[in-house]
Amino acid sequence: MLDVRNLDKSFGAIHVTRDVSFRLDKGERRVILGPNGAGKTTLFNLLAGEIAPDAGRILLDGRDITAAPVAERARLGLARSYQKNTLFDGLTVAENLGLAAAVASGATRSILRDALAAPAVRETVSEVAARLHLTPHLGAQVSAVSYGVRRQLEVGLALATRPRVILLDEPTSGIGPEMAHGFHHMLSSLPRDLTLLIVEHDMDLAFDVADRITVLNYGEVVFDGAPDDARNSALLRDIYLGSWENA
Ligand SMILES: Nc1ncnc2c1ncn2[C@@H]1O[C@H](COP(=O)(O)OP(=O)(O)OP(=O)(O)O)[C@@H](O)[C@H]1O
Repeated sequence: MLDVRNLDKSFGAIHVTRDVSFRLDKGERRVILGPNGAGKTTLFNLLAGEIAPDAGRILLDGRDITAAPVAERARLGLARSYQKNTLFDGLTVAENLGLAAAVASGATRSILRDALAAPAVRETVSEVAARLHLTPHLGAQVSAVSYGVRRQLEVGLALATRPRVILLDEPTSGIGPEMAHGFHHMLSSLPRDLTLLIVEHDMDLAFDVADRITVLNYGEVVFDGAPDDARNSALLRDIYLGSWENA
């Protein structure tokens, strides 16, 4: 489904992504772990098309998208959520979801009110809201909802574009470990044919949702395998656990 081959990226003298390769099968949930500065967000920026690699290739269903612009990747079914806030505070939860759905369906020239009233958009809004436990908040203005609901909505915006692969950049950052487990449970219950690539700081949280785990350190893949193998890896325990605990 998503085939990442030998990606390399430097910013000036800083070599941030070093020969990174992995494959995501359809429906796979893979977590990218790694300490601060390991290159996780840079990898996402490369995959989403926000920056170009110096070397390497990215294939989506066999099609080379290495040079494809962000919008084309989105059209091909690749969606992304951000660590930074991308919500419209002055609109309701439903309007935010509706906008994402409307833009993804090509309704850019309609006025907002018409686009949001389209039956397909309304259907997407209620389906995504139900999946992400946002239904009770649909009528609320985003500025009035809790931080946890905002994080759910960030994922909702990606889901409303009806993607096949979603890149989630630390979806649980800042919401506390207990809520984070619930959040991952919600992610696990998304349709099984949806492919998820999730950046996560916390190894315990990664075990909630991951079929496979990739660990980056100094821009390099130092582990790629099943969660149980990650849990039992002396390499990860000895070298990286300390830095995660302090993160
Ligand atoms: N545009 C840029 N110009 C220069 N250096 C950059 C740029 N983007 C990232 N870096 C550097 O690349 C390294 C990796 O950063 P990146 O944000 O990808 O790591 P990360 O694993 O996502 O970290 P965190 O967990 O703190 O979010 C850091 O040293 C960062 O300072």
